[in-house]
Amino acid sequence: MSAAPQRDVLVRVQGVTKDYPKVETAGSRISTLVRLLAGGTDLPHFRALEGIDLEVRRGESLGLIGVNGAGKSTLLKVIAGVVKPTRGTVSVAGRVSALLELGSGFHPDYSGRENIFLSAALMGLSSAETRDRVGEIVQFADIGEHIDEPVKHYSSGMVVRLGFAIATALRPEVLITDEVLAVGDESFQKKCIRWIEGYLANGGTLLLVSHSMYHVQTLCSRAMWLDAGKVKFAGDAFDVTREYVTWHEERQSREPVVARVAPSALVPAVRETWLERADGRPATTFAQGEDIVLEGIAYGPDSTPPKLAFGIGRADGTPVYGSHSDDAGFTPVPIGEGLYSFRLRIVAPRFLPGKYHFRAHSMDPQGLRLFDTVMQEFVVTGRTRDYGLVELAHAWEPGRGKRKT
Ligand SMILES: Nc1ncnc2c1ncn2[C@@H]1O[C@H](COP(=O)(O)OP(=O)(O)OP(=O)(O)O)[C@@H](O)[C@H]1O
Repeated sequence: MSAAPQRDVLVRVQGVTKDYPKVETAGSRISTLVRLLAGGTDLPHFRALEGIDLEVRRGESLGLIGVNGAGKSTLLKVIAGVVKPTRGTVSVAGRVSALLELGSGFHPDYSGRENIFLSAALMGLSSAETRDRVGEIVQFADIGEHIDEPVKHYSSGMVVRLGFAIATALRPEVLITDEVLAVGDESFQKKCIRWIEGYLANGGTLLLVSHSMYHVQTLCSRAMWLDAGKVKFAGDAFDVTREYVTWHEERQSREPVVARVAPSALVPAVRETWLERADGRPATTFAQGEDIVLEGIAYGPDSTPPKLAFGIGRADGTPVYGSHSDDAGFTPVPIGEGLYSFRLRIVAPRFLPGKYHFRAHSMDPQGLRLFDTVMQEFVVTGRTRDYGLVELAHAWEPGRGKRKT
């Protein structure tokens, strides 16, 4: 395979390592200072990134995934040039717009409108060019008269709206975004996703950090999974996200079933679940291939529907399958007093006969932290000589007797 021409690479990261000084207490701060003054170089440090290599070509979209603290934001900051790597090199070609930490790049005392001019000037736009685009930015941000109020009075959602609106109007060749989609409300999220889809269709290049596997799968062609500052797996977005989700499932299955948080008005919870057949009759025993329905009632504080997840495992704890309500685009339906109903139908599952459990979880908005777990056991009946967890559709064929050359 011949290498693509050099000019196509817009982002190149080679052997990047980032150490942050480890300064935890006032005492360690003083001893670090003393060592620095004595010319010491072996200061205690925390390695946030180690030996990262990556290339992003024009028109590609790369999702960075990993647990909290894995180094995703640090890598974006290194690429955006706001953090200097300890070792290694970074080169970025083309006009870059970076949406990093919430509100970074905004002057809190200036109004939204004034910040538009500031950001545009920093990006090298003339005032005439900026004046031409202000209307478009204000319209995209859609925050009404708040646009003329100081940014320090904005909600986090408004800050993201303004940041995204500015980033889009700067017509970047490389767009770098850190978790923007998790902050705005649902209609703004949809607007951002539509914009990013159009941007990518027109040859834009994207680097996206997200905890939503759904967003990474829909928006990114490639993904990189960072774990403790190192690349754990990189490649096709579907392959990497699938590995990551499986790893989560396995990790959870090794952990004891999450202790049920005492029902609290502050956190999302699963109040009740029950199993049924497709026609609504209650059941706990199902024939192999028969639909299994989990119905339930969940609670969400602050009039916000909870995010839900489910997992099915064999009685010995081996995970079979799990997914998030978010991934299916499902939002539980309000039934009053902070309660929401949901119904999950597993269509014609081919579990092998045996005992299983069905777990329903309420999650944080990023879909990573579990707040609550409710478990239901069920039995699948049937006769088979197959072994494993599920029956897979398969066919025996005669074969050709030799390899294809
Ligand atoms: N300025 C800093 N000084 C010291 N340590 C830092 C600094 N910034 C980040 N870190 C540490 O580096 C590690 C990586 O942080 P980073 O923010 O890149 O992770 P992340 O994968 O983006 O996490 P999250 O999903 O929580 O945003 C963390 O352990 C964090 O505490």
